[in-house]
Amino acid sequence: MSGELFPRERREVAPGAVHLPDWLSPERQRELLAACREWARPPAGLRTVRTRTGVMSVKQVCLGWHWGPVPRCPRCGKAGKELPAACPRHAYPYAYDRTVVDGDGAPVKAFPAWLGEWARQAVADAFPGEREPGGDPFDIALVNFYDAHAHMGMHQDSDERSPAPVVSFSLGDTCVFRFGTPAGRGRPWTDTDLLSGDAFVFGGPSRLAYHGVPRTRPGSGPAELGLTGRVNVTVRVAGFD
Ligand SMILES: O=C(O)CCC(=O)C(=O)O
Ligand SMILES: [Fe+2]
Repeated sequence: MSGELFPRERREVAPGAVHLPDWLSPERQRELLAACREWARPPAGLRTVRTRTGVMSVKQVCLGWHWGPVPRCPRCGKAGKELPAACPRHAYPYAYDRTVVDGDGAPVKAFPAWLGEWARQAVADAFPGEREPGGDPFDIALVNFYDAHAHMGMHQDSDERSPAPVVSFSLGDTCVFRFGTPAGRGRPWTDTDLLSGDAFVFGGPSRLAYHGVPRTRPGSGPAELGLTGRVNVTVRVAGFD
């Protein structure tokens, strides 16, 4: 970005958590945004996510596997609204499915191979000199749309079974990305501004670190991208059988 007082450089924010500023070229940003706009269309398009505690201010669409609150415990079959108290052993409040169980019920949209390839390249750039881990390829993306008032509370990305890193791509308005530790949602944490085109990779000892987006900076995105608000795409490996 022009007007920076100091150049933004690759930074390891926590062990295994790396910020890669300007990782997506303007062309890739346009390409990803155009794809997000297509993915947002129904069926299996953009939806409001109802959590156990309320409604998320961020609107979301999923690719590959659909993430959302479980209507029933996958093991004991108890209804979601009774969870977790009714089923302390089996209660996962959220899980992945192949259909939009908390929306229009349509099959989840396909995860595109090119997005997995971008994520693989970002991991290689985040950890230069390290041998590329084997294992399953990237197969999930959660696409989040933030308007000027949207935010995301501190949480872990813990519904995947693979230990592979999560890769996040940001478009549009800058946000404050809060990155903590796996120990709990409180301090210590580091706040990083994520700008349009930035990637952020978290794996290894930070794979289950709590993180969130306390706020965006409305109107701060690059005018030429033509996006009002912010879009974030997190790319993940499911690791399901
Ligand atoms: O919007 C972001 O930068 C973070 C998104 C996130 O944490 C998630 O989708 O789980
Ligand atoms: Fe997350």
